[in-house]
Amino acid sequence: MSNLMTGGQMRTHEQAVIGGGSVTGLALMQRAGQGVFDAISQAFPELSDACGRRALILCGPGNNGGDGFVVAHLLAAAGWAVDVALLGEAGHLPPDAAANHARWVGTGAKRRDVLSLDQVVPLIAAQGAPDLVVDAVFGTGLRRGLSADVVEALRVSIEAARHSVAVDILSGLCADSGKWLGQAADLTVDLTVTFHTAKPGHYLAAGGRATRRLVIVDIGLPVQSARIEDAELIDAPAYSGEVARKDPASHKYGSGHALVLSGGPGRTGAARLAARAALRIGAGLVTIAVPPGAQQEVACQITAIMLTRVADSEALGVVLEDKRYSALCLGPGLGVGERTRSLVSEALSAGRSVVLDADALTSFADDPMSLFEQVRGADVVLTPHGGEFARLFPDLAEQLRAVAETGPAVSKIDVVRAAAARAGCTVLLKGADTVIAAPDGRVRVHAACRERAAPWLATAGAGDVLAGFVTGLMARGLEPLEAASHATWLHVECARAFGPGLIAEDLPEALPGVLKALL
Ligand SMILES: NC(=O)C1=CN([C@@H]2O[C@H](COP(=O)(O)OP(=O)(O)OC[C@H]3O[C@@H](n4cnc5c(N)ncnc54)[C@H](O)[C@@H]3O)[C@@H](O)[C@H]2O)[C@@H](O)CC1
Ligand SMILES: Nc1ncnc2c1ncn2[C@@H]1O[C@H](COP(=O)(O)OP(=O)(O)O)[C@@H](O)[C@H]1O
Ligand SMILES: [K+]
Repeated sequence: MSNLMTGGQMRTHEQAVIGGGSVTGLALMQRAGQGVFDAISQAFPELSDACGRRALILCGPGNNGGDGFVVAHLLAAAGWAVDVALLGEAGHLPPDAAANHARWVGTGAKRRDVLSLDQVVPLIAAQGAPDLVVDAVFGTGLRRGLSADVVEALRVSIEAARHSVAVDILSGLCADSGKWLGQAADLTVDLTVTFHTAKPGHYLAAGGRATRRLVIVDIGLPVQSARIEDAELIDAPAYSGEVARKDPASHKYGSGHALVLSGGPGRTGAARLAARAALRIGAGLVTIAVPPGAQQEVACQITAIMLTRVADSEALGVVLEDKRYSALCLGPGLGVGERTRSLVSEALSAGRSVVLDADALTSFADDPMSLFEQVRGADVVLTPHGGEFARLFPDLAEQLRAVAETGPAVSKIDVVRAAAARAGCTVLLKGADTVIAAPDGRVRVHAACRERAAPWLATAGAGDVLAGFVTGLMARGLEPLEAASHATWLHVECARAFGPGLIAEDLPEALPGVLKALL
């Protein structure tokens, strides 16, 4: 896993390193610009012959613009014809950006013009499409939405150019949240080149869709070991290798016994999906607890999975006298209301690992605090989708949904971390960007975007399978944050392995192949 540093964390780190005297801001800017130039050469080998090539570099009023002047210089030195446009007054640039502006402009007979940003649209109309446009207007310093003329210059340039590159992050996106500040510009570039670490905004919200490729350039800043305030990205290529391995001497009870509670007749499919997922991910045994009226329906559709009758919370208490049940899953298809609330309370009082999903969450919409009082400090994972999250944490959901006028905007990381602290247990908020937070503040991000895109996962029942994966891993003894992280990665991996046409039933069946590939 790697850290995702916010704009503020990057600034603090950079200032500390510069303050320590080992490097100057100017040197970091040179390395950043060189990194962008090298990434362009690598990503677009068809541009290697600079003869007759035209680039347009859009520079902003801060250090992101400074990086742009370095890139302009390197492209021109390589033989490109380069136009540079600047937003704002050159005289107001911060020192390092001003130095690179001066180097670009040159002196005496070699003096070069710098256009203003409002000359960009007429330039493209007159000259035709450039081969390359570089967006160095705003990076991590963006504080408010772009004005309409800046959006227009970006849009026309990006849409016209054969190749488009953003320096650090596409201008207009908040680096911490991935939201557009102000009006959404909904632009996409071919390549984004960022520095030191990726930022949350490259993965969350609109940020996950705003670039087709992301390259992270090492600019020589020392790597910090993960601290509790850092969000970690689940990005290792073979992340769940440890889950794929089992102790050769293990007994089935050594891998735990998962109990999945089912809804009534006609509503048992969700529990069966979760149960099969728990078994496939390696729980030693899995039992479905069914209300008596659904016994026949479930019995005729299961084989390796076992069945026990559970009419009510009292019956659940009796079943849980068997201490070998190590993890419970409640919610998929369970029904909303008092029966579910009492089953949840019984499950939580039994002191096992518990996954609460779907109806088990919605059943507490009227009084979320009564749920939080019961889960606080226990090995519990809540797995809401956006709607369920809004029922339990309406204020946080509202903060996440609100249009962000100023930056840095509230991010999915911020709200899920706050939710986990409030609930006192691990919270996994689903979506193409999934954020998982532990109550102690640790946060993991998984984004099904770019090379890990899995749009086929947005299918009925996929969430039930995810709940089953988390349950199975907790039955095997993984702590909540680890179980939720591995389940999320494997869930997407299964969807990617199966590909188009995926339905929820296919996910557990794709898992053996995915696990085998990890060994
Ligand atoms: N932090 C680091 O370690 C490094 C940063 N570098 C570059 O520096 C960038 C950050 O530089 P800055 O902090 O100067 O920030 P930016 O260059 O992103 O922008 C800041 C400037 O834009 C203004 N501004 C913000 N939002 C605006 C809006 N909507 N309309 C008009 N003006 C607006 C601000 O008042 C400020 O003048 C990074 O994205 C990266 O490109 C690199 O040079 C290398 C190292
Ligand atoms: N665009 C997407 N890309 C990747 N995964 C997605 C996308 N949309 C949804 N998902 C995932 O699909 C699952 C859907 O779960 P959920 O909303 O609970 O549906 P259901 O209740 O039908 O099972 C979640 O794991 C979620 O993270
Ligand atoms: K940019």
